[in-house]
Amino acid sequence: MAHQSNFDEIYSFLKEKFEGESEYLQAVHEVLEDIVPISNAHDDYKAFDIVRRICLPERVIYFTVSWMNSKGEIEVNQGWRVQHNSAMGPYKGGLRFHPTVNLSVLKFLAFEQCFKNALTGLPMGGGKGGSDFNPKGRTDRDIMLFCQSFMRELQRHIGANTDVPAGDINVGAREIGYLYGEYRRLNNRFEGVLTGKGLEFGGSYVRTEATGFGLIYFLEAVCKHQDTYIDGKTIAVSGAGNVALHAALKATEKGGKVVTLSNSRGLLHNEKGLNHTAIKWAIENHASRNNILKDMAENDMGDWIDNKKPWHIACDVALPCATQNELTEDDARALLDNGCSMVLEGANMPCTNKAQALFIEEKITYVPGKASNAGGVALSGLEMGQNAMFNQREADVLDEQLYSIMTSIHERCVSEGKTEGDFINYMKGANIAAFRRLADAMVAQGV
Ligand SMILES: NC(=O)C1=CN([C@@H]2O[C@H](COP(=O)(O)OP(=O)(O)OC[C@H]3O[C@@H](n4cnc5c(N)ncnc54)[C@H](O)[C@@H]3O)[C@@H](O)[C@H]2O)C=CC1
Ligand SMILES: O=C(O)CCC(=O)C(=O)O
Repeated sequence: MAHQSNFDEIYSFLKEKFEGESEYLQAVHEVLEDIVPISNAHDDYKAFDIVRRICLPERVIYFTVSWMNSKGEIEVNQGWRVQHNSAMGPYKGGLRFHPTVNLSVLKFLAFEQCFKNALTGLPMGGGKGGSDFNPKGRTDRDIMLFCQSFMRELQRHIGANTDVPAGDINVGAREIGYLYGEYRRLNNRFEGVLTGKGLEFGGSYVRTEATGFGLIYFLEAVCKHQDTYIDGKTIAVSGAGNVALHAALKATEKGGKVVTLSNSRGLLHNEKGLNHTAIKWAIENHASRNNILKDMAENDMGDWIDNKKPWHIACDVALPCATQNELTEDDARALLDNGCSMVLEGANMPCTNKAQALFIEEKITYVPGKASNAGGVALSGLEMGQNAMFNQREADVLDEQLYSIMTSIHERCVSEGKTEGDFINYMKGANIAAFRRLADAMVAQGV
């Protein structure tokens, strides 16, 4: 029986079932608005009740990580893996270690990941996982001990053809190495079960850089579409981690003037624009420093401002690359008042619903993370391909592939996001383009 989707009915059902999961409900709300009309215009999508099914995770795994730290003390953390949808391939998506991690955050990330992965055009389903473990201020040995204990639980739920985790906030090359080592020891298998691995043990060139570089390739595609260039544009970046720093590096290479970086404690501001050498230095050293931005300010690379976000600094382009809901309605207003005309998300859901709505209402370019930060997972997909073939491809070939994937995602968003006049609604375009791919895969495979 065909099932006509009704936004209010589905959203009320989810709200009632998952009360308090605010991030998950926020992410679903944004997508539902765009996909309900598409589903209702398509008999197969209605017949298979795709919209309701696409919002719900196929499986949620919870485990307790009890571990002994290097002082011999027992610590207890919570761990999760949300396996949202596998219609397009193995569950794929990162692991986050942060005290703010909870089920709602991981469910929103897993939901978004399915749409993002669909946009890449590669055969990947979507998932996300992590722990409330806080690695800040921990010794290297404690990080290793925690990663090993976390993997002892996770390993029974993942596999190269089942579920392939990667890094996310606070999970970088070091953590992936420890996690991979434990998986290999326990399973006696050398396989592509994680991506973001070291180059010596199955990792791919360009994976580390891919999210930030991909974001700038998407920006380049937007500029081309609008007959303009990155060269000469003033760019405000938030965050100072993997995504932010690689985006800043590529933006400066393209002639952009990157005037900010930030973290949860404040802002580094350089009116003249950070230079390439300073950003490279930050990339090499950020993992080992307590506050790399303060160190940069002390070395005359800019001014440090306590407890400020970048969004009150005048810029042409804003790239939020830190965390969810970091850019509020007030921040959006400040950006608009200062003449910002492009906002591309490097982080996952960094703009609140109200900030997004304001950008779209004012018809400035706003690109959601599921499109503009898809470069990281796309390169992970290419890493999985290399692992399956037991080979390693050259950096320049992979960089070209990344460029071409980001350009294709841009084209998909434009073709589905055209509105009256010249305005492209990238949010709508990304949601609909991803939904069609995912829904077609689900219909083809039956219930
Ligand atoms: N690493 C990857 O390949 C991908 C990451 N992302 C997303 O990009 C964002 C950043 O991730 P990564 O750079 O990998 O993590 P990271 O751990 O390397 O860096 C995170 C940065 O954000 C800052 N930060 C955290 N909370 C903050 C707050 N409340 N206010 C200001 N700054 C804050 C941290 O100080 C740090 O500089 C996250 O939303 C992540 O989900 C998205 C796609 C792929
Ligand atoms: O590389 C991956 O598998 C996941 C990257 C990620 O976590 C993301 O796209 O948010």
